[in-house]
Amino acid sequence: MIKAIITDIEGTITRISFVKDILFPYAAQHLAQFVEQNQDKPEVAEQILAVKAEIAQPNAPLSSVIDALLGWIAEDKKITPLKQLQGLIWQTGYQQGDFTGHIYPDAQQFLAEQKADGRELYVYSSGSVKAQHLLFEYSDFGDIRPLFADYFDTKVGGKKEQASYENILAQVPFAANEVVFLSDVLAELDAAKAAGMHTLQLWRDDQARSDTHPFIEDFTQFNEALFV
Ligand SMILES: CSCCC(=O)C(=O)COP(=O)(O)O
Ligand SMILES: [Mg+2]
Repeated sequence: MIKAIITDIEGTITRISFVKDILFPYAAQHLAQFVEQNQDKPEVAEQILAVKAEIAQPNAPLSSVIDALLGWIAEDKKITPLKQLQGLIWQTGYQQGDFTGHIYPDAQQFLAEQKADGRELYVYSSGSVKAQHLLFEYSDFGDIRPLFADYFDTKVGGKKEQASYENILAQVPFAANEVVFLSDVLAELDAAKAAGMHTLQLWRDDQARSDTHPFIEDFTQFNEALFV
């Protein structure tokens, strides 16, 4: 029996183009100035150090750090210091009303219904927990943060690694077979399945598809019978 749902964001409950065409360009446009102006703030200084470690250049100048970050945005790399900085940068955009967090209407309705039915909802995204909070606080449906019991990002590990799902299971009061993980990305679903979770793929856009996991095209097709 499914008692908890862990959902991915991009491609699952949020349109990919919102992330790729709005959030990522906004971060790229504001990154250099943000890092330069905030480099001494602890939450930014920590990420600068992490970038230098990632590029194995402990004495890299700030310009090299910024170049590395911009390159990672262009390649959609899910590297933790980049994802942490993006969350900090997007805060201004959300607060100024430059954009709102896209949530598919069927996803919003599904999540609200599942919560009302007593299932616990969690989020696991490559976007930082800060970025997740912002997207849900400033969502198209208003502040939907109360739907979720907890949020996980790449601090528990990469989304294509089995150990990350085991780390999440160690932090929630549910057994693996009581949990379903929702994602559009096969490698993430494979990793969650290897950790013992149920899985469900969303076929919304043109991601790689396979019938190795149950799948739906949107949440109006959700049915518990998918998992027996
Ligand atoms: C939390 S909104 C920003 C999403 C993001 O930065 C990202 O990389 C999306 O990854 P996901 O794991 O949600 O597919
Ligand atoms: Mg996704």
